[in-house]
Amino acid sequence: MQSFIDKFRYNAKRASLVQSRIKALERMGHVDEVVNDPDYKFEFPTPDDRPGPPIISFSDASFGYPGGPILFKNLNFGIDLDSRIAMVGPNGIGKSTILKLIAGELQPSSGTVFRSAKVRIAVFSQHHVDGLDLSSNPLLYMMRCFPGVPEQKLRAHLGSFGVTGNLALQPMYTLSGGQKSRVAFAKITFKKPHIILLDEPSNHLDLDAVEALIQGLVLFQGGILMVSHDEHLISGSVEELWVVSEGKATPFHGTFHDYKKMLQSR
Ligand SMILES: Nc1ncnc2c1ncn2[C@@H]1O[C@H](COP(=O)(O)OP(=O)(O)OP(=O)(O)O)[C@@H](O)[C@H]1O
Repeated sequence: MQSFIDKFRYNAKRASLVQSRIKALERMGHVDEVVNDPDYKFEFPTPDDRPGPPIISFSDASFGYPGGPILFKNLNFGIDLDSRIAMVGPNGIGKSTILKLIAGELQPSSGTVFRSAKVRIAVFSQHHVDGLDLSSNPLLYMMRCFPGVPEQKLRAHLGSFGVTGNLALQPMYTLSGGQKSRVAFAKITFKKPHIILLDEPSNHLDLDAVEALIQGLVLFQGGILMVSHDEHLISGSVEELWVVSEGKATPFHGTFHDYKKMLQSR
């Protein structure tokens, strides 16, 4: 990464790529530990292009499920390739729903959610892990998802998430929850997304795997918006906290620890 920065530092065309790598190197200073075990590897691919702003913007977007109450009223915010945000808030308040509005799985009841035509968004959630074909194996699964892509390329990409050798050929039903999560990560990132939306990504990961996920996210050169209750993951991988409550998503000026203390003091 440093050699890329040195090589292209004075190249105007690559200025934004150089800047994002400088930022990633700065973030790396905050990573506790470098995990070398291939079992604990999360290498998110770097997108080849960086679409210009606006990337994603909500303008007076309101939403309620059909027949249900209004969950959000007049949401206004933007997300770009430098965003590193975690959304926190009580269960059932609508955090996952915001991710679905961003991804385009849901449409606002009123107002607009703009998404750049050039942006690639990947979504990780438990739903994607549960949706894996258990009778298949990781390599076959990837071959079915991306027909025509050379097997070697798919194997290499699975390898970026530690799914190597025999593991890539093992029936999916024999994989642990953490291993299945890594197959799901490989699937959603194959197209080199600019923005990754993560809904409780550390659910089935042990501590070392969470550490490796943090490292992967820190080095990722795109935007991140996650929903999580995992203090370690949040404090290691994002730079902004948004609190979702009372129909709004509001930036919180403090750490996750401060947020928890605030809740306790109420
Ligand atoms: N498909 C749906 N149809 C109707 N209501 C839904 C649907 N999905 C979610 N809800 C309701 O919308 C509200 C917000 O759900 P959402 O899953 O977005 O909350 P959340 O903050 O992500 O919660 P959690 O932290 O428990 O995952 C909840 O009351 C939920 O029951």
